Amino acid sequence: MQKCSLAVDIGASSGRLIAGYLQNGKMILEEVHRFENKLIEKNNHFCWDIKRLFTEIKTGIRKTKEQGFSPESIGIDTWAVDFVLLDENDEMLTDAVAYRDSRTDGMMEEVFSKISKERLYLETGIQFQKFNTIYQLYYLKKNNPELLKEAKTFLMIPDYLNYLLTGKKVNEYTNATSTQLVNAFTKKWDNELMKQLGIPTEMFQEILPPKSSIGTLKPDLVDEFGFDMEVILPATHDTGSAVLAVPEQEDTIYISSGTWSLIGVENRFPICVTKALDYNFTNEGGVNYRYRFLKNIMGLWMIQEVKRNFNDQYSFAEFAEMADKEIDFHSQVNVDDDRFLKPQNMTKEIQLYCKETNQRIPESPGEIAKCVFDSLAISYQSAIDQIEEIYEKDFQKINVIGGGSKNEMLNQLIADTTGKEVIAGPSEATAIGNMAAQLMALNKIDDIEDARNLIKKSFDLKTYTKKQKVEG
Ligand SMILES: Nc1ncnc2c1ncn2[C@@H]1O[C@H](COP(=O)(O)OP(=O)(O)O)[C@@H](O)[C@H]1O
Ligand SMILES: C[C@H](O)[C@H](O)[C@@H](O)C(=O)COP(=O)(O)O
Ligand SMILES: [Mg+2]
Repeated sequence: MQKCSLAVDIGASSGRLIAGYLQNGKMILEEVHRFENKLIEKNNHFCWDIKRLFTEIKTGIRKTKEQGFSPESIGIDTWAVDFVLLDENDEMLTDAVAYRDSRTDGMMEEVFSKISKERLYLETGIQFQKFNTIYQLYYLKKNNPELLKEAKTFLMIPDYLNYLLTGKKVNEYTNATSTQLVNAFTKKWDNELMKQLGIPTEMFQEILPPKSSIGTLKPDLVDEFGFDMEVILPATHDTGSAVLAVPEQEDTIYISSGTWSLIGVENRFPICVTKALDYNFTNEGGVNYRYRFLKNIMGLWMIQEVKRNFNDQYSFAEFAEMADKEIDFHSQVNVDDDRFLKPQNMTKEIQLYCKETNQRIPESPGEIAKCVFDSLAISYQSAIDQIEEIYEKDFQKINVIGGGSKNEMLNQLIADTTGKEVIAGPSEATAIGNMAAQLMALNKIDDIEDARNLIKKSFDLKTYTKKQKVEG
């Protein structure tokens, strides 16, 4: 039996359970189980089917043994900001409502009437996304105060999945920072902030950093699987794990390219200056208390929705190929307009935007995809300009990680648009970073730089440079 660790990475569009181990100075990953993740409608809200996700995790764990692995540890990472509340009997009081639900519309503005945007940013350093946990909780406080009074435990999505595995209730640091309720300097829950908004402070749990072990499986799960393993906290915010795995650091801006595009740089300190606030950058927590100075860009969510609009008759690779042929189509949209966060029909919303802005309306799948990819590249360029203005430095390289790194057309487009060298991969950076944190916790990897050197040796990366225009 091959000893291994298990990385569970659940993004907004897909989840995967990957077995990983070190062999001949390399990290070896083997995908054991992959499953779809998507929003469901429940009680008039968009939610995550968290019970199904836990069932998929258990299926993956069972398949691990069947495939000849002997797991020593498991770590779970997912998307940020979303949570569940448990009552005094540790039963779910709330559904796992998704950040794309419209319940937080207008909440951010109401919070600003109590706490200035500037103070919120200076204390937390977190970007203003209307779906941040702070605004989700403010919605509950305003519309269902009795439920908040009943809540005894606040667990973010990975925290809750860890609770189902171990019975332990903790909040992990990197994901906790995405709530906009953690002080960027103390790295603790900002109780003063919560009290000012009428959010009960007692339900929040101890914040533990990545690489912490929270024990082993509950006895009933050991009986079910036939083995036990240690449950270790990676950076449970998936982007935190992805950034840990960025192999290229020198003079490099990363783009964690999945459902979202998260574009930024790793720091040793938070940057909460006015310009960072104005440009809406965030300082999410990283491994070893580093900071992820980045911003959210709407990302490949847009092509995921377009793919759905075309009844999944085209693959992502086919959309990229079709887009690459539309060399004379140049209409663009502002991908970061809230209208693209959860439109009824993404394709129609893109067409309406082009009509409203007197641009050629994309009709074919290729034109729609070209419009999405061109518009994403423009948004990346804008974010890079802002990063370089704040850092007062020109970055030479862009490392695209995540599933989006498999979009060769987009990788080339980013190189052509920015003029910078684009390094693409690893596509499973999040799972790799999750694995790296576990291996560090198990003292199999010394530290972050060792992890990144190991990752660089272990996974194929592809480089793109700006295409020289053919004269004539
Ligand atoms: N072969 C491919 N060609 C082009 N794009 C791809 C390919 N495979 C995956 N993608 C892109 O990667 C995205 C999924 O990336 P991933 O990191 O798995 O997302 P998440 O973690 O948010 O679920 C898809 O939406 C798609 O746009
Ligand atoms: C809502 C958050 O901004 C979102 O979770 C983002 O931080 C993120 O991590 C998205 O990861 P995907 O893998 O779903 O793109
Ligand atoms: Mg992901």
